[in-house]
Amino acid sequence: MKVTIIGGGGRVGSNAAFCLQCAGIVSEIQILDNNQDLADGEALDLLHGAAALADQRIYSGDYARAKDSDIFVITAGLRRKPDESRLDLVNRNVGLFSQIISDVKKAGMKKDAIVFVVSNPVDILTHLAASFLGLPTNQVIGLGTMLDTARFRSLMANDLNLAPTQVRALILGEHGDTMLPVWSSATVGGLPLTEIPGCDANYQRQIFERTKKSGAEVISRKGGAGWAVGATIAEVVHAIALDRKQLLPVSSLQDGCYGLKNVCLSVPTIVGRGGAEKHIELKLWPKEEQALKASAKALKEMLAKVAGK
Ligand SMILES: NC(=O)C1=CN([C@@H]2O[C@H](COP(=O)(O)OP(=O)(O)OC[C@H]3O[C@@H](n4cnc5c(N)ncnc54)[C@H](O)[C@@H]3O)[C@@H](O)[C@H]2O)C=CC1
Ligand SMILES: CC(=O)C(=O)O
Repeated sequence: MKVTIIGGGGRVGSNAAFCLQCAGIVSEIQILDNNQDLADGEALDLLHGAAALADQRIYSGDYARAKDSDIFVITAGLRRKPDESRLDLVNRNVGLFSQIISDVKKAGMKKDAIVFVVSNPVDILTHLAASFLGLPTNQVIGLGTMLDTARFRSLMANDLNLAPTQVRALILGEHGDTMLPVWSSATVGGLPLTEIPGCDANYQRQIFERTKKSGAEVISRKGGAGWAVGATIAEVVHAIALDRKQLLPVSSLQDGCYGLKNVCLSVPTIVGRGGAEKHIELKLWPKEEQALKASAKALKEMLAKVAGK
């Protein structure tokens, strides 16, 4: 299983590479970045750890060497300038991203390759990749609300003194302002999470707000997310590599689940070797379903603005 990380010289891409290396599941990791020194440096640093970690091939490369990849992880992206609007950043990232997917397509891809988008705005860029690449829609996935879900579960476990891996609760919708928490199916060790002492309505409101602001909190403290996003990228890559059929909140093009179409966002999705293999219409509370539809509407409005620019 060969994974190419485009933007792998940056924080998110290199942290993802390290998580893939620590797990030792994929056999080959290629770091591709338009900053060649950075790509070479990160690949070399990772390679130096190979003897202590896992028997994998790790190197920096280019699009020509990427064409036999099983998974393309795209983490290349720009950060917002101080005086720049969100939409202007979206448009600059759309330009950069369009060039990358066009280079991937031009170099050639395996028929069953998976394109996995992490760069922001992740749902918009996943839509762009799904529209442009002409692959079956299951083969294009976005990180979606994977990181938000991981933050939500970990922060709750920390507050309530529970095991993070046993706290199961999803964030769905947009990776952005309109994301929503799913309390209706939240559990710990198979029991309803909302019945745990301390997890009352007031706490639920507060922890969701903290989760939603976590990206900004990490940016203000250390410049941007790295380790947790790297861990969630690895979780998705491993679900594909091991054909795990894991239910994950990845983003992908919707084809009717909850009545949603022509938009990429996160709904419960079975992830295996085929990528986003199946959307699952988990029963939601009416207010949760309304929030999911509102999130899709907001994303469609942003897509229309990007297309009209
Ligand atoms: N979806 C999610 O949950 C998250 C997404 N992100 C996004 O990930 C992206 C990367 O963030 P960081 O790694 O912190 O940024 P960074 O600035 O550390 O790394 C970006 C890398 O992309 C490279 N790059 C730029 N243009 C390129 C091109 N055309 N081809 C190949 N490489 C190129 C740069 O040289 C740099 O090494 C951003 O868009 C960020 O918003 C970050 C955290 C979470
Ligand atoms: C940057 C970003 O998308 C996050 O940390 O959530």
